[in-house]
Order: sequence, then C-alpha cells, then structure tokens
Amino acid sequence: MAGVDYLADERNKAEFDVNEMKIVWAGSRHAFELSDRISRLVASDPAFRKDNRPMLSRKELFKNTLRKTAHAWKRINELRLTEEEANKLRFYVDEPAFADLHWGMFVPAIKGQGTDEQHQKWLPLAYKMQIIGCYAQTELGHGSNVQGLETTATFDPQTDEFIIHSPTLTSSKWWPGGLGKVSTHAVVYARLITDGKDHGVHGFIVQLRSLDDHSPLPGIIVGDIGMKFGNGAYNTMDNGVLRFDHVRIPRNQMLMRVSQVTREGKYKQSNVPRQLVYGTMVYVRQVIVSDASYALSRAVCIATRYSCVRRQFGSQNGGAETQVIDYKTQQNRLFPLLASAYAFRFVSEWLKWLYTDVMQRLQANDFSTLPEAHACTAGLKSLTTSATADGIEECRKLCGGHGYLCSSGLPELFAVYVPACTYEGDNTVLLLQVARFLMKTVSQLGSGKKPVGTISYMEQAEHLMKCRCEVQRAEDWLKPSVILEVFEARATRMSVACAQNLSKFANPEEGFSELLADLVEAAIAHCQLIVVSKFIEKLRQDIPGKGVKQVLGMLCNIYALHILHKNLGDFVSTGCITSKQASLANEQLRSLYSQVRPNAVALVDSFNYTDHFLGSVLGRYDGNVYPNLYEEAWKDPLNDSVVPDGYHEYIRPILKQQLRTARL
Ligand SMILES: CCC/C=C/C(=O)SCCNC(=O)CCNC(=O)[C@H](O)C(C)(C)COP(=O)([O-])OP(=O)([O-])OC[C@H]1O[C@@H](n2cnc3c(N)ncnc32)[C@H](O)[C@@H]1OP(=O)([O-])[O-]
Ligand SMILES: Cc1cc2nc3c(=O)[nH]c(=O)nc-3n(C[C@H](O)[C@H](O)[C@H](O)COP(=O)(O)OP(=O)(O)OC[C@H]3O[C@@H](n4cnc5c(N)ncnc54)[C@H](O)[C@@H]3O)c2cc1C
Repeated sequence: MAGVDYLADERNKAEFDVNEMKIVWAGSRHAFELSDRISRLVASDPAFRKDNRPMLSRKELFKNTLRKTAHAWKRINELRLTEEEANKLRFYVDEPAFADLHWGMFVPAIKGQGTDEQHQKWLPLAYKMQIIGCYAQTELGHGSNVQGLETTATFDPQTDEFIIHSPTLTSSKWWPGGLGKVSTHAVVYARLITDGKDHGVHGFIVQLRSLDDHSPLPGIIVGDIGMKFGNGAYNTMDNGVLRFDHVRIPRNQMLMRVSQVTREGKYKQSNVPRQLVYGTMVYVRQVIVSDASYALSRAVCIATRYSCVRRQFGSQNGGAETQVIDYKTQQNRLFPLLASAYAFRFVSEWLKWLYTDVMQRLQANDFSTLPEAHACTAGLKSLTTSATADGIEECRKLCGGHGYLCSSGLPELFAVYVPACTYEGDNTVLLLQVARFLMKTVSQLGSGKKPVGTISYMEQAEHLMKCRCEVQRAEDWLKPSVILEVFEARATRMSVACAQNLSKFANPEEGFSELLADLVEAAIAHCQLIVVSKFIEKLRQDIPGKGVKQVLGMLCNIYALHILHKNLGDFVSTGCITSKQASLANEQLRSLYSQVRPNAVALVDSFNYTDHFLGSVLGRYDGNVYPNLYEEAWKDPLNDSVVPDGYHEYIRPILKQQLRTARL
C-alpha cells in the first residue's frame, strides 16, 4: 500500500519539535535549507542511482563512478552552485571518488602550503578541474612515519629543477586516492635534498599524466593498487601506486610557504613552524570528525526505524508481539549510539570553529594554538572514527539477520567507513600524539605556563587529583557539573599516573614505549572529556523549539553515563567514583532510556535523510520494510532464471550420482 506511514504512531509519540531539531542538527536554518534542497536534487536524479553497486564488477563500478562524478560536475556548473552547495551535492551522491581527493586534499594542500604566486598559477586550474589532483604522501614502506618517507626531490642547480625519484620499491607511493587511474597531477611528498643535504619531507606539485591523452609522462609508472574490502564500497576509488624514475620538475613547483629553495640552491625556512607541512592532514582530520557524525547517524537511523518495525516474542492473548526497540538490551546498545551521533555532530561543529580560529591566527603569525589544534583534531578523529566504525557494525547486529543483506545498506556503509580508522593517521598513532601533548602539559604544571583551551582543566589538577564525587541519588547524575568533574578527574588522574610512571625511567623515550597502552587510554579519557564538555556547552546555548533542549539534555546524559558505565574500571580505580555511585549511574541510564524511547524515531527523522541517501530497505522513512525486502530479493541477478547457470554441469551430476547410490 503506497503512501501508508507504518511509523506514524512512533512519530506521534515525539515530545519535541522535529523541525526545530532538524535545524539544530544541520547547524543553522541556512544550512538546513541548503542541505534539504541539495539532498532532494540528488535523490530525484536517476543518474545518481546507487542500489546496484554491490552487483557491479570493479571495472563497471569504476566507470559508473566516473560517469556520476562527471554528471555531478555538469550539474554543479549548470546550476552555478556555490562551493558549499557543491560540497553538499558530492556528499549526497554518496560515492567515494577521485574528486573527493581533488577538492578535499589537493586543493587544500596548495592553499595551505603554497605561496601567493603558486596559488595564482595552480588554483584557477584546479577550481575549473582543468587539472585533477591527488595527495601522494604514503608509500609502500611508510604511512604513519611521515619522516621515514623515501621518495627524493634533489635540486639540480644547473637546470633549476628538482629530480623526483623513487630509489627503492618501498618508496613507491601507495594508497593515494584518485591516483590510480584519474589524477593528472599530485602533491607529492618527498625528501628535499640540496647540495647533498637532506632537509626532510616537503610537498611538490608534479604532473603525472598527459593533459592530451592521459598517458603517464616519461619516467612515471602509475596504476591502481587493487580490490579493497567489501563489494562496491571503497572500490569506487582508484587508490594508486606511483613510481618516479628521475622525473624533472621546475623549482617553482616545490610548495614554498613553509620553506624555500633559492635559484642558487640555498635552503631557507620561513618564519612559520615546520609542522605546517602537515597542515592538510589537520584540515582533513577535522572534516573526518564531521563525517563520523553523518556515518553514525545514518546507521542509527536505519537501526532505529527498523527496531520499531521489527517485532519478536511477547504476544499476549493474540495481540501484537513486542517491538524489538522495547527490549532494554536493544535500547542499551542503540541509544548510546544515537546519543553519540548527536555528540559527534556538536563536537565537530566546535572543531570546525577551532580550526577556523587557528587558521586566522596563523595568518597573523600567531602559532600558539597549533599544538592544541593538532592534539584535538588527531584525538577526536581517532575517537569518533573508532566509535563510528564499531557503531555501524553494532547497528547491523541490531537489525538481526536482515542487517546482513546488502539491501539493509549497512554492509556497504561499514565497508566504506572502516578505513577511516586508518587513513589520515592510524587511530592508535594519533592517540599517541595526544598522549605526548598530555605528558608535556603535565610536566609543565606548576611551571607558571597555564594550560589553555581543552586542556585548561589541568590547571585544577591539585583539586582534581583528590576531589570526591558528591552523587548520592541517581538523579544527581543529571547535573552537568557532576559529570564534568568526574570526567576531568578521571582524565587528570590517568595522565598524571602515566607521567609518574614515565618519570621512573631514566630514558623518557624508553618509558614512553613501555607505557604506550596506558598512554593511549589516558588520551581516550581526555578526548571523551572534550566530547562530553562540548555537548554540555551546546546545551548552555539558547536552543529554540518545544522540548528540543530537554531531549538533547537526555542524549547528553546518555552519552556521558554510558561512557562512564563502559569505563567503570577507570573511574573506580582512580577513585573518582565509588562502586555505589557507579550503580546509581546505571540506574539513571536505564531511566534515561525510557525517556528517550518515545522520541527515538523523531530523533532520527531530525537527520533529514532521504531514502536515496540512506540506501536501506530497513531504514525506509515509511517503515514499509517487508514487501520491499521481498521485492528486493527478486532483483538479484541469481533470480534472473529459475534454474541457475551451472545446474547441468554441477548440480545434476551430483543428484544423479546420489540416485545411483540410493538404488544400490
Ligand atoms: C579521505 C581519505 C583520504 C585519506 C588520505 C590520507 O590518508 S593522507 C595520508 C595521511 N597520513 C597520515 O595521517 C600519517 C600519520 N602520521 C603523522 O601525521 C606524523 O608522522 C606523526 C604525527 C605521527 C609523527 O610526526 P613526526 O614524525 O614529525 O614526529 P613527532 O611526533 O616527533 O612530532 C614532532 C612535532 O610535530 C608536532 N606535530 C605532528 N603532527 C602535527 C600536525 N599535523 N600539526 C601540528 N603539529 C604537529 C608534534 O606534536 C611534535 O610537536 P612537539 O612535541 O615537538 O612540540
Ligand atoms: C582507504 C585508504 C585511503 C587512503 N588514502 C590516502 C591518500 O589519499 N593519500 C595518502 O598519502 N595516503 C592515503 N592512505 C594511507 C593512509 O594514510 C595510511 O595507511 C595511514 O596513515 C596508516 O599508515 P600505515 O599504513 O603506514 O600503517 P602502519 O603505521 O604500518 O600501521 C600498522 C600498525 O602499526 C601500529 N603502529 C605504527 N606505528 C606505531 C607507533 N609509533 N606506536 C604504536 N603503534 C604503531 C598501528 O597502530 C597499526 O596497528 C589511505 C589509506 C587507506 C586505507
């Protein structure tokens, strides 16, 4: 029956204004309207169909992606979309493609590390896509250890050129998205060598392919690195391999904002920190935090709607069975993920602000907030992507058997998403960067250098080391001040314990290596505190709309108390809370689940996702799951014929043989 809303009862239960919540989720009325308009534009365009992806061979899949990307570019130009609108359009097309790296890394690398003259030369070409670029940093032998990269860029003063070379197999560039089959150019990271001296890794703009016939330029070997995890999924992307055999580029193609090589071959450093060479990664990590909230919210939307449709057990006197969402176990698995999606959304908004602020300061030669920006982007990238990858898989399990079908949308979402735990910095490696920042902060306590920003809580380290949680009743756990203090105390105590253990080692690096696992846990505690505190800050703002602030308050408490519950070891062993207070937190959590329950579907409707974007039969807006699931099955190519290909070759002979055996 077309047009029936099977989730209408659920929607009627909502205790808040969904339209206002949509605006809170989008960030502003403008952002909501833009996003709503562009998502509908994409959903209504048959060229952006994506349900057939898992069935396509790699070649068909890739060509399809090229077609869609070209169509998207055509629409962007025809409709004269702004940069913000074009980004949204690519987001809703929902297919990883070379263009993501062109716009997301190649252009930002030139912007961030190039000089004004380089901007003038390269950016107009890139903006018009007259050249297509990628970000070629990682090599076969080294990804995390950027300082260990082996590709060389040797200055030749005779010709005023750099010679780009891959001296070993392990120096082959390996992984860059868009490199394998599409990019005409790349920002290549290579060791700069002048006059026999190695100045470390720097960025260079290198042309890879002819702009006439797309063939690789002389001295360049380039190709795709092969199939990746999952059907469809990230295989739409041409992650590539690249080798250079003494390829010459003009001197002015070294990105020279951070350091320069003069005509005479002298190496000079600008008045800016060397770490700005890593600037593109900071930018992208910030974007990845935002993407985490979208990916998790998408999975949660599917699992929540389906959990309301799905009924199992509990029928009394012939009545309806229980909706699976009403099982406390389902709620205990689902609602913290729902809360996390909102938490990540708000922390990503704050992180975007932090990044913009750092960029403005950099323009004014103020580099003081760079270390904090690095620690926050690295730590939050790690925390949110790990939680999202695990969360998508949990949502799949929350949908029972049907979650395993591609038509649920969850397998592909997981396969596309899970490399986010690795790219832009392996999550453990990034947490260790946060840990270094924490250890440095602890070592400076009492030195007169005040910790600022997200680490300013450490200023109260003396108090936080000995304070006792005041909770006596379950409701006390609803006080933001109580939650903040226990999270601050836990983070401080874990960092200080690591610092104390480190001080037992004569060699600090040796101590750091020995304590890696503890350091990672301290870093996670610090990052979880940031997420909790930014959610609480959000709630201190004026949020209009009936019931909106109240329901967000519930989600904030669910996020914090669930983390507390899952990490009780930390909170209890560091003496931040007692086991009695832990059980009161759990009691409060159960009560919060009951309060959120009637709002669950409305909370996922607030993401405002179209059925096209969700790409899930289980997560359909109208909840009409079963007939569509049934219909979807018949679309599988295996069902094109009643008797499968291979029957005569393989099935029939077995059956015949069994028949003979049976007769014997
Ligand atoms: C969408 C999908 C596309 C995917 C694309 C990709 O994956 S692209 C490929 C993505 N690839 C990756 O993500 C690779 C991951 N690996 C890396 O990012 C780095 O090699 C590293 C950070 C792990 C180590 O760095 P290192 O060997 O230099 O060693 P070190 O630890 O000694 O640090 C020295 C100092 O620099 C500081 N600092 C460091 N980074 C930054 C920064 N970004 N900003 C500012 N500062 C930074 C650090 O705090 C320290 O400061 P201190 O204490 O002296 O004041
Ligand atoms: C889908 C995808 C797309 C990508 N796109 C690009 C791109 O466009 N451009 C680009 O340049 N690169 C790209 N990459 C590469 C990516 O950035 C690297 O794979 C990533 O930075 C991890 O580095 P690695 O592979 O060297 O991992 P490794 O560092 O080899 O990690 C292996 C294991 O060692 C551990 N480990 C490593 N170092 C330490 C340490 N110091 N302490 C403790 N444990 C450690 C890690 O935690 C991990 O468990 C992409 C990768 C993927 C998967």
